[in-house]
Amino acid sequence: MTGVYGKDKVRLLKVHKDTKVHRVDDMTIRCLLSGSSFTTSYTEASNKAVVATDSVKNTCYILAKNSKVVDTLELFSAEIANHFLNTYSWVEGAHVTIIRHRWARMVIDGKPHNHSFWRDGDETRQVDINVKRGPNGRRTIELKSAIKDLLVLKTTGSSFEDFVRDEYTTLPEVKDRILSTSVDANWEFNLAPVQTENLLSTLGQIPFNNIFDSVRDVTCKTFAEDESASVQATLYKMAATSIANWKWIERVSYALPNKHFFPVDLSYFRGTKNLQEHADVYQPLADPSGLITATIARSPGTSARL
Ligand SMILES: O=c1[nH]c(=O)c2[nH]c(=O)[nH]c2[nH]1
Repeated sequence: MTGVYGKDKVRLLKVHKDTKVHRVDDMTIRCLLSGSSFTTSYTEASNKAVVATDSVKNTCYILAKNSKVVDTLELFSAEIANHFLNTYSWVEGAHVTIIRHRWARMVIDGKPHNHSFWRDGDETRQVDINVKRGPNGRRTIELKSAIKDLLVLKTTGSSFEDFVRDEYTTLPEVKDRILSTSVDANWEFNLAPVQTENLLSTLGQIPFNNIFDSVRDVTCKTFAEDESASVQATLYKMAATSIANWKWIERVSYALPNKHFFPVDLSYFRGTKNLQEHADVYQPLADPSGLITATIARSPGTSARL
């Protein structure tokens, strides 16, 4: 059998008080452990090897108290995972997921406030790390960063034409439509096994926060500026740009629901024109949405392994 266990939905707010301009990291952590020693906890009701999930939760808080890297989710998740491998010789793998919730600084009387924040959207930043014991005391690391639920809309600069027309088709060709999606994107890093004691300094060579900001910017800029022929074509441009921009990124995936806004046919009312180029009153459709997904990988031989 195989099993993993640990704590899920550990809520943690770290306040950085090093200056009077406070910063916050508000997160939800999942931390799961694996290893063959845990088998007997399932098969023989023996808890001898079990690190209590309560202790897993406590560890997240203690590490957050002392960590220097809480504000870089990729490093903090690596620190948590590596801690369990360093502390318990029978833990073979640690899998940590961190979701960071948004708090934007309040602007009061035109000035950024030192210690007050507001929730400026449901979008989250996430990381998913899998750290295992590798050869010669090294750690093998699978690391993925993500943006989730970034809701965007543009009112022109999007068409959808020249698709299959047959007896099932009712959708008109459209030169100008609304485009809206809730962006889920993730990008995977290419990491060689690292020495456990150098884990954070080695990973620290990658500018994870800059990469996150850049992928988010590229996503928004491409969405806004592309004369979109389809969600598919715009998605590809987003992914290809970030792969070109950052040598450490091995693969980028997007899942883009096509949130439909259809012009309302108002012709029944005094012949009111509201279709095609006359459209300015739309009905947002809650469901269904299209769903366009793709994973774009770096061309072989162009990768930069850390
Ligand atoms: O960008 C789009 N891609 C599609 O595949 C599709 N299908 C559809 O009905 N509308 C759209 N829009």
